[in-house]
Order: sequence, then structure tokens, then C-alpha cells
Amino acid sequence: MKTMKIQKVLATEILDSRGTPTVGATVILSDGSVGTANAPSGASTGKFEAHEKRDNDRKRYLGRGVKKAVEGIEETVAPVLENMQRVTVQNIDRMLIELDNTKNKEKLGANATLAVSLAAAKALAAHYKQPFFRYLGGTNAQKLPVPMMNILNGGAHAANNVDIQEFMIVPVGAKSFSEAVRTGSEIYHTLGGILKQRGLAVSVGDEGGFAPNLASDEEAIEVILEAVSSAGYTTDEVKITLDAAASEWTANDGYLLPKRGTKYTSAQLIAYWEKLCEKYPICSIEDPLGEEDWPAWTTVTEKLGKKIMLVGDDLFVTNSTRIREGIGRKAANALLVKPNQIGTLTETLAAVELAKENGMKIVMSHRSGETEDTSIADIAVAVNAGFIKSGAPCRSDRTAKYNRLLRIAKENEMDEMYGTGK
Ligand SMILES: O=C(O)[C@@H](CO)OP(=O)(O)O
Ligand SMILES: [Mg+2]
Repeated sequence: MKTMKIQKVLATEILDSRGTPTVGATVILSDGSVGTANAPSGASTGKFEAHEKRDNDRKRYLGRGVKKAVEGIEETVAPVLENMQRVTVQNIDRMLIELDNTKNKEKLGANATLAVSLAAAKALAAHYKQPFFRYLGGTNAQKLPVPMMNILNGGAHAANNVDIQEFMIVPVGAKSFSEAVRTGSEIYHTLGGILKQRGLAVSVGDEGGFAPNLASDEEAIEVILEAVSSAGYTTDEVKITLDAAASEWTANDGYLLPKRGTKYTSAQLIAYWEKLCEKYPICSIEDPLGEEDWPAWTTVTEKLGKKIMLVGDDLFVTNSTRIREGIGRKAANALLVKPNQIGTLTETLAAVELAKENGMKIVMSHRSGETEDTSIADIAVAVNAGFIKSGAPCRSDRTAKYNRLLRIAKENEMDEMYGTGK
């Protein structure tokens, strides 16, 4: 048998959905199989995420260029991978980690390593003539994740007066993934209609959700519930999910919500979440507390963990060491998975495995700065993630992932969703 080699590793500085440069990579194998992937980029990034390499050259892209990350791929990564003997996902990722040889991908940048890691894995999937999700997940990949669609944006993702970063709808009652997408789209458009009728802004935030100024954050939930019911759905069929992104609110002595200036201690913030969960059909809250507030995370999990998902994003940063710490402390009961927080596919899959082994739910996630790359859709199916969040059911950077899942469903006759437990 002829041994397969990596023939070429290419990298390009491309643009993301915010018009900011990001890294695109292409890997070509000796049999002509090609894989391409792009790194996404966050706005409300966690303090403990792997390093995103930027040029800081004010003359190019106002300091946000990724020329050095691209050069790192061309000069450091490509020569090694192009001479690699046994071409497997694990070996490629091990090599990327070794070449970087820092704790947080400070040398090459997680934007560089992730783009190469995913492009190489996709090239291998093409070589084995398998869809990406099937190559990663094998025969066990049989169900679709339930979408959490972000239809109202606040926090760091919008220029409005809303402090909670994401208000999402979760069509848990939908009988199939395609029905869930239809439900999300209908509610999204109904919400737009209601906002317009009230003379509120229908401009959108970074993730495609509407970004109006409102009297309070609670009003956002109220208006979404109104849209759910006017679109013809009940709150048994459609639940609400929030991403507070509360690390953004961390102040010296507790929490300060920057837009409205509200102050909370950890205990008061937990009480606020308890009140919202009493009042509204909320099934999940992501980052209800800051990334370093471990004791409060334990308390909120104790208080609300039986009722809803408490999802660790900035808390865990897809990092197995931090997930292990959370397991020990009984902090959070679900993991948000963002491959660029850790920088390789292998490390992402290891984080998912660890969380699952310990009974945590999995939410696969995009970043607020996205591209047309659909890798997270395939990874979600491969790992049987219960949920995926990819923003609003509008704008191609967001719908690319939902559309990829619709195609996976159709092409494989597997429209059933995993997260609802059906
Ligand atoms: O906080 C989050 O969960 C993400 C994605 O929705 O936002 P960002 O990519 O800006 O960190
Ligand atoms: Mg988050």
C-alpha cells in the first residue's frame, strides 16, 4: 500500500463576520484529498483561553492582522507536517502541540493551530471518503443536536442597553432537527415583527439576534415569550436559554453590569438567577457567574442544577484541566465546547469525553466572530452533543452551521435530535 503523506499545508489571512482578519488553512494530501478550515474569534473571550495570535501592527488591519499566525503555519508547521510519516489526526495534533511547546499556544497561536488541525482532519475524512462527522464519530453518530438560537443580542455583542449577552430559544418540543430550525425561524421573524410594531430597533448584533434598547433585561425575555406564543408555540415546546457572559461583569468587589450600572454580590446574582428561573421557562444559563468565582459556581449548581443546565464557557474554556477542577468542586453541569479556546481537534474531543464521563451535558458552540466554516456542526453530531448554539437563524455565518446540519440530516436519514432525550 502506498503511504499517504501531507503534500501541502497552506494558510491565508481571511476575514470573519465582523470584517476582522482570521486564519484560513488548507491541507492537501498526496492522493489529492483536500481539507479547508477557518479559525473563529471571540469578543467576550475567557481569561484562560488559549492565545489568539494577532500582529499588533497598527498599519495593517488596525493592529488586528494575523500575518504572523499565517507565517507560523507556513514557516514552522508546514515543513514538519509535509515530512510526517504516519498521518493521523492524533499525530498531527501532537505535532502542533509540540511545535508550539507553550502552555497556551502562545507561540503559534490557537487560531493557527486550530485552522490546521481541522483542515487536516477534513482532508483525512476526504481521503477515507467519509463525511467529516462520520469520520470523527463512526457509526455511533446518529442524532442531531438541539439548536439554541440566539435571537436577541446584548452585552459585548451589541450596542444596545441590554447586559445579558445572549437570549436564546430552544425548540425542545420539535420532533426533528428540521422542525426545530423552522420553529426558530418562525419565532425569529415574529419577534422582528413585534419589535417593529413597537417602534423598537430591528438592527442586529454580532450573532444575528435583534439588538433593541429595552426597559430591562427581563423585558427581553417577556418580548421573546410573546413572540413564541404569537408564532403558535407553547413554553412546553420552546424554552429559553441565557448566556450571561458574567465574566464581563466582574468588578473588584463582585459584579457590575456595565450598561445599566447594576451591582451584585455573588449571592445577589445567584438570587437573581433563581428569581428568573422561577418566573420564566428557562432551561439553561451559561456563565451565570465569573470565570474565577468557583465557590459561587458550586452554590448556583447546588441551587439550580437539578432544574436547569449551568453551562461553563469562560469557566472551562474547553480545557480539561479546568473541567477537572469544576468536577471536583461540583461547579456547573454542562460544558460549552469551542475548539478555538483550546486550539486542536484532539484536545477538544478529550474535553468533551471528560465532561461526558462525568455526566455533564454538552453544548457545541460558535464564536461571535465566525466564518462560513461548518466544522462545529459535524463535531456536534460526531460527539452526540445534546445542543448546538450557532446564533440566530439568519446571516450566513450563523445559518451555515444549521444548514450543514439540515444536510447531514437529509443525506443520512437521521433527523432525530439527541438533546431532548427522545
Ligand atoms: O460567549 C459566548 O458564548 C460566545 C459565543 O456566543 O461569544 P464570544 O465568541 O464573543 O466569546
Ligand atoms: Mg458564552
